[in-house]
Amino acid sequence: MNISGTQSDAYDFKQARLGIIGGSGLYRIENLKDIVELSLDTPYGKPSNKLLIGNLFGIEIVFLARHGEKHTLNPSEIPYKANIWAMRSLNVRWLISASAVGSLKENIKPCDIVIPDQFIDRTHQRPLTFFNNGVVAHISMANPFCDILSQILSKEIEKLLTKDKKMHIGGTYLAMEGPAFSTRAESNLYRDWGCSIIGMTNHTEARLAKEAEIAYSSLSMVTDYDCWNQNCENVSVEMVIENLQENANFAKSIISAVAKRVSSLRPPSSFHSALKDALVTPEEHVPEKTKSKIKLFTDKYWH
Ligand SMILES: CSC[C@H]1O[C@H](OP(=O)(O)O)[C@H](O)[C@@H]1O
Ligand SMILES: Nc1ncnc2[nH]cnc12
Repeated sequence: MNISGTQSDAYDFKQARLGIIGGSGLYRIENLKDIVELSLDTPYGKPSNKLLIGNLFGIEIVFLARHGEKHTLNPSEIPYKANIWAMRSLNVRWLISASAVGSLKENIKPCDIVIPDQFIDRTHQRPLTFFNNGVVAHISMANPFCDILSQILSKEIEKLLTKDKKMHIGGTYLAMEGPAFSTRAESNLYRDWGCSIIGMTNHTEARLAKEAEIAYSSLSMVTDYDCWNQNCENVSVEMVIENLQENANFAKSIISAVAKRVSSLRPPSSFHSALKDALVTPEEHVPEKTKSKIKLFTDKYWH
């Protein structure tokens, strides 16, 4: 397994890897073969945890537990830039993010699955970009999730659904700062905005993944009705955890099926060239220190 020098073959999609970020309740995936554990350091510090690289149905998978293996990082403390940089440095070009979310719509029930296609950002202390400190880039966020990867995800999920579990394709993920859950007024406001689900992590990853030219999709697993639904108890950690175990087992089956599919298709995505036409600052005006941090993303355009 080639775990070093991966940057040189960064554009060889035959060698590209599928990344999985596990959220609340998903701290490991068991059926990886030939696992190698990597402790990486990045220009943005250490990732949330060791990265696990292993083989699943013919494709190399890179797995990372976003809150750390023992869930020690709250959503504001997650080193998002280090996580995404680490993924890209290991030649991850497709990334599925598994997350626990609250439902903001009656018909989206606990234990259902949602594949969101939009988000609204209500966070206020998250990194928004790799492109600062002397370099400016404006990528398009019109489509924050990769529709090609999301389609693969939803097709595989469809085959695994049982009678009591529904999948909802599309929907807006409301990203809140946390760690406290929303007030009822906020929850109702987000419903008025037409949002489908609420969580604390996905949008930050989505933005950075797109800048890193990684196709990114969210596997959002519903654990609760947040606090707007007066017929149900308000969301609590106890409630989330109760539904997480079932969701996590289902997520593992989905990940296996998707790995098989991505391994055979190795689908190209517009995300793989998201930086094309986005870089504003001429290379010669970018400070060397900044350049070396983002080289992983810009090499393709600046040589
Ligand atoms: C444990 S409930 C709140 C927690 O769950 C979600 O985590 P993740 O997106 O990592 O699955 C939510 O964003 C909060 O971090
Ligand atoms: N109701 C909720 N709000 C924010 N994040 C969540 N994760 C799971 N349920 C949630």
